[in-house]
Amino acid sequence: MKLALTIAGSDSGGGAGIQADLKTFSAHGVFGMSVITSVTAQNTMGVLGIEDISPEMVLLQMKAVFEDLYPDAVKIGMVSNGEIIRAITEGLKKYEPEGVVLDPVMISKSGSHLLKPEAMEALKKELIPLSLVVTPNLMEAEALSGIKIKGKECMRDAAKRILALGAKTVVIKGGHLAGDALDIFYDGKDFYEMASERIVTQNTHGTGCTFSSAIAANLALGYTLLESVKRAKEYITGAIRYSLDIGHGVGPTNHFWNCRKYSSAHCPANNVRGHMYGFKTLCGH
Ligand SMILES: Nc1ncnc2c1ncn2[C@@H]1O[C@H](COP(=O)(O)OP(=O)(O)OP(=O)(O)O)[C@@H](O)[C@H]1O
Ligand SMILES: Cc1ncc(COP(=O)(O)O)c(N)n1
Repeated sequence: MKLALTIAGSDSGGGAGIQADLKTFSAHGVFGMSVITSVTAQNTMGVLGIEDISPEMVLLQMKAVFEDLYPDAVKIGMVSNGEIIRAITEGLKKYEPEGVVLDPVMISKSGSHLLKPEAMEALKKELIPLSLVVTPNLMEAEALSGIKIKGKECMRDAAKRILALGAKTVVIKGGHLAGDALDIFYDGKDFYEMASERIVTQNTHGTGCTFSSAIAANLALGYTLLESVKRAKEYITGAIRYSLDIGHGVGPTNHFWNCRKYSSAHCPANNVRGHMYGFKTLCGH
């Protein structure tokens, strides 16, 4: 069994954060574990409140996981403040996991600050250099690189600047650009473009969380980094294509969409209630 760890915030609505990450790990047949950095009271409409976990408790959760169930890959999402970032950094330096995927979450789709602006420097200086791959969206890439991104060339320029911060590789997600959903992977030598057609839906809550945890799941399964990123792109595209129209706001990604390929155990056909909820999957159930 392969193991993956998410270090992130909890989303009570289940669409993003820890909940999206654990669902993604399960859909890949990977055993998921969590270190919770912050509890958010959240749903498809927005964030009602945020309560940060103490840095000591964050580090203790890491100790509990690493000293027993050592993960094959780690995804980091919402880190909230500088003290939590320093606790995570201490844990990463102590336990030295290999495949660290950093999703530099800053602001939720609904507009809440999930990273305190004063913690930006700690994210840049401490977490980025410890990551195998950093996966900013356009706004996050602008904040990290200091340049305005208007198109593909700017994405490449931003990727170079983010590498200069100490990142080993970077994927800039173009989900917020017009046209195809184009992501650019840069490893310091070559650029790889990954494009999919833009899916017209308002239900994109948790897309970034799902994408980064899918990269971590594939790394845990033993795929190379580039292969993991390509497979994660395929996974997120399906999870958006069949995203769920639930709640009253921005609905979440769907982790059942490709059940036969990733894990037949999670196919809704194995669960009568799946039909009642109307999950759509590519395997036709
Ligand atoms: N409408 C869409 N159609 C197809 N792919 C999309 C769409 N929106 C986003 N994506 C893809 O989803 C992945 C996540 O990108 P996105 O830019 O939405 O991340 P994000 O803003 O960090 O997400 P989040 O807001 O959940 O943190 C990328 O691979 C992106 O290309
Ligand atoms: C706990 C947590 N982590 C990450 C996100 C980002 O997701 P989105 O941008 O889709 O709101 C979120 N809303 N909540």
